[in-house]
Formats: sequence, structure tokens, C-alpha cells
Amino acid sequence: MTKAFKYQFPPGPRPLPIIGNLHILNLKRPYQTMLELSQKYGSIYSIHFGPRKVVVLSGYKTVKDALVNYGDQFGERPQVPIFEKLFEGKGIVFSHGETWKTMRRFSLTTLRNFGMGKSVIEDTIIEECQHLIQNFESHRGKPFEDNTVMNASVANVIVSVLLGKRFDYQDTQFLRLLSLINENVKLIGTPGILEKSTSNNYFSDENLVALVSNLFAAGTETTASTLRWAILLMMRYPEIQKKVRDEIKAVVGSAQPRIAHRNQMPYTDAVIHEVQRFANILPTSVPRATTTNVLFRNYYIPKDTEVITLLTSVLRDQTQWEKPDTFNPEHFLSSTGKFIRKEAFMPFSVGRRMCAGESLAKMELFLFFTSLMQKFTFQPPPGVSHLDLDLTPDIGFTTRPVPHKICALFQA
Ligand code: HEM
Repeated sequence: MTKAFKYQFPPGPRPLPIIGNLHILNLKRPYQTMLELSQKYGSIYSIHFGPRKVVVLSGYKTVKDALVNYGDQFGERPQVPIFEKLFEGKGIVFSHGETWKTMRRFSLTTLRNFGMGKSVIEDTIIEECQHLIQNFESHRGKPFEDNTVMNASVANVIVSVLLGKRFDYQDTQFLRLLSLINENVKLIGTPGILEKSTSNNYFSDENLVALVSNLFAAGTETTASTLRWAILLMMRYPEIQKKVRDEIKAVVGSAQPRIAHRNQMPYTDAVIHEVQRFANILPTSVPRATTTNVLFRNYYIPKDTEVITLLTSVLRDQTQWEKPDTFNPEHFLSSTGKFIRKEAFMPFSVGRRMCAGESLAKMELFLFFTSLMQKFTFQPPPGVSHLDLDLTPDIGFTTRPVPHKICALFQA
């Protein structure tokens, strides 16, 4: 008897023909059902999305074990029909094997050469912050929706890095591009560029177009939603907002906040980390797949099985966080007010397929957040109490805040 026969495929709810387990899934917030199922079936279980058998991994220990210690075995993306149709295995986020390896190496080097992690990109972000501040100021303290302008501003950073130019927030072509991201549609492409290439060269036009559109899509919505959560949470918790502003005043004064200030700003750093933990922007991460048959923690998972790493279960793991469901910057602070890293902080995932834009995103979050907090006090519209602000995430693949208005009061 081979080893594999001794081990079972992970257990799960009994599937119905054709629909599998879709009838028990909360389709608006599927990750909630997945969390509940992990309480019943454990940290490794299976679920059927229609005919597709998917393994769900949950909790800090299991997810980390899979992504780090079994990183190669869990290091692929599944062949999901909608993604295959959209991207045809091209680009980086949903590509496979050698194409992925080449595109990943190329993206990291390109982003690095264009200044990611360096001062060039810092200057680009700071310039964009100034445009965003002007836009916020133009509302003169009156309530407005920050969704479109935040997306445009964050998109401009990646556009500046990749294409060397920024767009005006009112530019109709740019706004159309942004609305396409929201619909998760292939973004950039002119008929000429998109003509089918017969070569299997990794640097074909098609692959590069898919790559640019991938980076644009992966980097915009995620970062912009996190920043919108940050503002919403600051409006909800004015006492935390005040502490952030006090720290900015003490460390930066009226100078331009820069990454070099971050080390001296443990409270602000903790708040940004806690925003990311609480916002939990990709609750099911991006699906993975096994590259080979795997024996994992007494279960047998065959090659090419789709695997969901439930990041929400890590970011709110009761064994790792003192108050998992509460917005509490103290999660990242020592008793003496020093910033502390937490292993279970993995909004960017971990392992060889983790977010390729982590350092860019972190830089953007810090610079946008501190620049805005330095200039404005954020409040809910008149007549709305901060206690009434709704922190339930909107429905969708990413957990955005529900539509809401903000008031940005300029600090003279
Ligand atoms: C707050 C902002 C962001 C969050 C929370 C985030 C989170 C994630 C997560 C959870 C994944 C899946 C990783 C995995 O499968 O293990 C991912 C993948 C990815 N992200 Fe991000 N991301 C953010 C911003 C960005 C930015 C700014 C960029 C690039 C400009 C970017 C580029 C990518 C790419 C290319 C992938 C696919 C990596 C691969 O398949 O090899 N992300 N991101």
C-alpha cells in the first residue's frame, strides 16, 4: 500500500449533483460561510463550487505551514475558467509555470528599476499626494464620496511607474479605465497590440499587455480600498485619529512626511497595520493550486487541486490577536509604545506567490495616510454620529467599505 492510500482527502459538507455546495454558501460574503465551515470541519476541509473541488485552509498555523513550509507544493494558480478566459494564462496574477516565473522576475526587476523601494517612487507618490490633497481641499469641508478620486490617485502612481505619466482625475479616458477595473475586465489594449501573437515568446505583446493590466488591477483597488478604510476608521474612532495627528505634529511638523519618518512614528505605523488587519481586503486571498500530490497534515491533496488560503481566518485568528474583531492599534504596540511585528499579519499573504507589490503598497499607504492626516481632520457628514458609521464590508471579491461620504476639514 502506498503512503497516499493511508491518507484521506480533506472532509467537508456533502455536495449535491451539479451545484456542489453552492446552496450553503453565502454568495455575497462567501468567506463567512468558509469561516463557519472551518469551525465544523477543522482547519483543512473541502468544499464543492459546482463541480470544482476546492480545499480550504484556515487559521494562522495551517495557512503559514502550507504557504511557507510547503511553499512549492501550494505554489500554483488553479485553472479557473473565468480567469483562463480573461487572461489566457498570460500576465502574472493568473499565469502558470514558466510564464509566471518569467513574468514575476520581470515585474519585480521592472518595479525595482523604476524605483520601487527607492526615492524615485517616493517622490512620485508624494507628488500624487499633493494632487489628492488639493482635490480634498476643493470640497471645503462639505461631504463627498472619496471612492473615485482615491482609485484615480492610487492608479496614477502605478501608471506613473509603468508608463511615465499621470492623468488628471477628470480625464474621461482614465475614468473609463478605472471603471473597467471595478468590473474586473481586461484593461489596457488597443486592437493593434492585442492581435494574436503566434510566438511562444514570454515577452510577447500579449503577455506584456496582460502584465501591465494585472499590475494595474492588482495594485489599484486593493490599495485605494485600504486607504478608504483608514479614513473611515479614523472618522469612527476620533480619539485614535487625534493620536495619529499628534504624532505627525511631533515628528514631522509641517514638513512633507517621508518614509524616513516611519521609524519614529510607532503609533501611526501600528494604526496602518491595524487598518490592514481589520480591513482584511482580500479575505480569501487569490486562489492557489497544488503543483503535485501533497501529503499535508495527515491529508492527501492531489496535484492540480484548487486551494483557498482563508486570510481572514489568519488576520482574525483568536489565538494570535487579543481582540480579533475590534479595531485596536495596540495589537501592534508593546507596553512601552514601541511598534511590534506580528507573524500573523499577512494581508499580502506569504511564500513564493505572495503579493509582488507589497513594498510599493506599504510605501503608498504610509505616505498617502500621513500626508492626508497632516492636512485634514476627517469627520462624518453633519447629522451622522461617528458611532453610527457602518463598518460592515461591502459585498464582492475585495471587502471595500460600503458607500459613504466623508468631510475633510483643512487644518490651517
Ligand atoms: C494594500 C494593498 C495590497 C494588498 C492587501 C495585496 C494583497 C495581495 C494578495 C493577498 C495576493 C495573493 C498572494 C498569494 O497568492 O499568496 C496578491 C497578489 C499580487 N499582488 Fe498584491 N496586494 C496589494 C497591492 C498590490 C500592488 C500595489 C501591486 C503592484 C503594483 C500588487 C501586485 C500583485 C501581484 C502582481 C500579485 C500576484 C503575484 C503572483 O501571482 O505571483 N499588489 N496581492
